[in-house]
Amino acid sequence: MIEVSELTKRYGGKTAVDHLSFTVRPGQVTGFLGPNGAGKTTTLRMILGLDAPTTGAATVSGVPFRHHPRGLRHVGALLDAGQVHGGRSAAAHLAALARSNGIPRRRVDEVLQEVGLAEAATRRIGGFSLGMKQRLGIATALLGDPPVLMFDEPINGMDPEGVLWVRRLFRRLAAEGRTVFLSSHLMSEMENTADQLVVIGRGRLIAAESVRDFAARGTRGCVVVATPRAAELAAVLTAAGGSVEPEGPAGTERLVVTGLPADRIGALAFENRIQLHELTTRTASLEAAFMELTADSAEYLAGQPR
Ligand SMILES: Nc1ncnc2c1ncn2[C@@H]1O[C@H](COP(=O)(O)OP(=O)(O)OP(=O)(O)O)[C@@H](O)[C@H]1O
Repeated sequence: MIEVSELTKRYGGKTAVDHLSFTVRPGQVTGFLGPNGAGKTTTLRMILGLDAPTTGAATVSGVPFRHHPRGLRHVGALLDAGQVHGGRSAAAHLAALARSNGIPRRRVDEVLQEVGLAEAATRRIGGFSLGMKQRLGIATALLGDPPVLMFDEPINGMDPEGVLWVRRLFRRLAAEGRTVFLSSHLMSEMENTADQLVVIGRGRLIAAESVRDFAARGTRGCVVVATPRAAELAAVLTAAGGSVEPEGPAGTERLVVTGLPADRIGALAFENRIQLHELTTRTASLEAAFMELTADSAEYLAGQPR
């Protein structure tokens, strides 16, 4: 469990994180979302005790991170995959960390295997691609077998196969009962990965809720219906209180209906003996909800500083 309470960070006159409070629970993947410059990295650094908050506090499993002895066994984190000593091999890098954190050496081989770097174990990290560095960063986070894991933009630089792999890994880690907290500025990355979301903009909390509840706040969903008797159905649905818009060029038979659920539309069509070729509910897109809710909080919009 990660608990953040009234966390604030100011850099001179700039407030990077502004009275932020949220809880990240175990057994779930929680996405930490916000546009560029929203304050995600600053928040993660304060949770990890790498930056001191101006005011407020963060705890991991009830204790400030810096009070955890042998940190890697309590929290595994990937902040900046590029920040590793390029001259060392992956195995040597992990072995040094294992030693200083009192972690058995066998974990090095286990985590290299886990992240798909076993073949590259003795190669210099300096020659790794960004995707390989991300995998090494994930291996580092997993080294101490910790109950709490935090990853800053873990999908950056990964190829599609890597993205699928990492999604499955996060889901498995959560299913094992761990707390998994991932940051991203792309909603599309979270849609298929996270159960819960913490959304921030300009350092402030915008939402902390399930992915489903978050999506429901955005543009309303609608129902798409196709029929050879579009004009008649449109009249029936309008009379029942729905709003109907034809979709596509004139003369096509698809209608986009808002204000009536699919089962009611199906029943009305049946009662009026109107044949349907399609009846599909389109849920509000998560991306649309994210754009709507963070539109005012993006630090830079279309190149103009705000
Ligand atoms: N050391 C620092 N000194 C001054 N300002 C800083 C410092 N670190 C961060 N900031 C500012 O604080 C704000 C939040 O930055 P942060 O990196 O936490 O955002 P982010 O949400 O992680 O963004 P991104 O998605 O671009 O990584 C930004 O305006 C940034 O310029």
